[in-house]
Amino acid sequence: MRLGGRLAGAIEVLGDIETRRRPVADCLKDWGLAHRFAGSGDRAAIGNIVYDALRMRSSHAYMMDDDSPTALAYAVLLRQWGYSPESLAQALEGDTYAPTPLTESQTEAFLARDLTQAPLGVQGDIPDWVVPSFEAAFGENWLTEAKALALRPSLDLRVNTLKAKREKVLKALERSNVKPAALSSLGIRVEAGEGASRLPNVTAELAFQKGWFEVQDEGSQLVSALVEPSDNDQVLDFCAGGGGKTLAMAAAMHNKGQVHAFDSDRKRLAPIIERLKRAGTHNVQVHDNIKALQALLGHFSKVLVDAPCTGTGTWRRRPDTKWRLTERSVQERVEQQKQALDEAATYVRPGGELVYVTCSVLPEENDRQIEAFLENHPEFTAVPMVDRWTALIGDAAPKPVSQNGASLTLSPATTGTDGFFFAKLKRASL
Ligand SMILES: C[S@@+](CC[C@H](N)C(=O)[O-])C[C@H]1O[C@@H](n2cnc3c(N)ncnc32)[C@H](O)[C@@H]1O
Repeated sequence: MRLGGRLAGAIEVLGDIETRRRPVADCLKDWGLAHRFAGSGDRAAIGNIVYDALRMRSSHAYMMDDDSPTALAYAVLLRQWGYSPESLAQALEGDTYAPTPLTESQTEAFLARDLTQAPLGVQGDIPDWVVPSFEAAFGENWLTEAKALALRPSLDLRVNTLKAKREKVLKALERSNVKPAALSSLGIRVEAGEGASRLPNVTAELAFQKGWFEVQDEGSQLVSALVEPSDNDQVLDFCAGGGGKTLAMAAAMHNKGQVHAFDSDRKRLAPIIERLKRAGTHNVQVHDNIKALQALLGHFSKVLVDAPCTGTGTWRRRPDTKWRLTERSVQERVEQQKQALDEAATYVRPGGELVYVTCSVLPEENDRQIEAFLENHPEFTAVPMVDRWTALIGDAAPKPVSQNGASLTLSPATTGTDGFFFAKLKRASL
């Protein structure tokens, strides 16, 4: 396919996302099934246009004075892929599959408009009503933080030290443009490409089948490391989901001690079994029944609550969720988090630690949540994490944002990772 066909495909998918309000991945898959002649390069290019359009939907719409799928897709090529109106017109000339050309008013708007004159939410590509939360989280840097959440993310891998060293995995993936990650000692990074370029399909590699690595954002690797699970620990991963952090902690414990993985949603937990097998993990017990787990109340030296959240820290990867977020859904998540924290706290033994993590950057889900918890649970106190960060990750590493010296907020702008919140609370000894 030439550029015109790809652009038309992306416009079709963007229209589908808008009208049927379905996840991006599902719409792209449907498009692929209905257009089997499209090659893998075409699908990747269409996916890139769609994701780029959604990441910057608000500023694209402002610059084109039009928020239609056609205007958004054109804006991607003009603002992100390096085309000018002239070079774009040339590239599309004679292409019978190209969409309707840019209108005069779209071209005029694009050439005349100045984004610095737009409302700040539009400049940062976040919903207006979220701006106060970003200001509360990041102070005067909030706009830089918001903009960084609208860029393409890297592809990050975590080396499974139960099976391989980082050097060995780097070698096995040589042709995929891999490099050691900057902060996680187990991390490997493939930088985000530009334009139509594709990220490598690393899960098709033999090294992946052999369990040498997992796909895991560097931020997720770092928060797992900050739990500091040791070989003697009894750890409970109370919101284990598909087991990303369970696997990281189990490997950090050298297959010793014990990790108990629980999730209230059986379906989310299901993939963990296969992943544990591939990773060669022997120190994990999986629970899908809270009744059985209740025999272990007050038993654990470390309890991790990787809480359900709005996922604002992952907006680079799931940009459609940015525009679907509502004040009500934030409130719902806050309630679920409170419930999970209260329940999980009962499993921490005296002198043990409760770790709270979200992949959101909103203070309502983070520092505010922890403040409310500490008020209701005087037996817990916050552990100062800023110095632990420096001790574990290194002096030279960029520092995450910390409102109070205790909690940490990782983000694309500061740590070059997805957005994550981390707080550690110690339960008083008897
Ligand atoms: C952010 S996800 C976990 C991701 C996972 N830890 C990982 O690293 O891949 C949050 C999980 O919390 C679970 N959850 C929500 N409320 C819960 C509760 N009260 N008790 C246990 N799990 C809960 C959800 O089913 C969801 O799988």
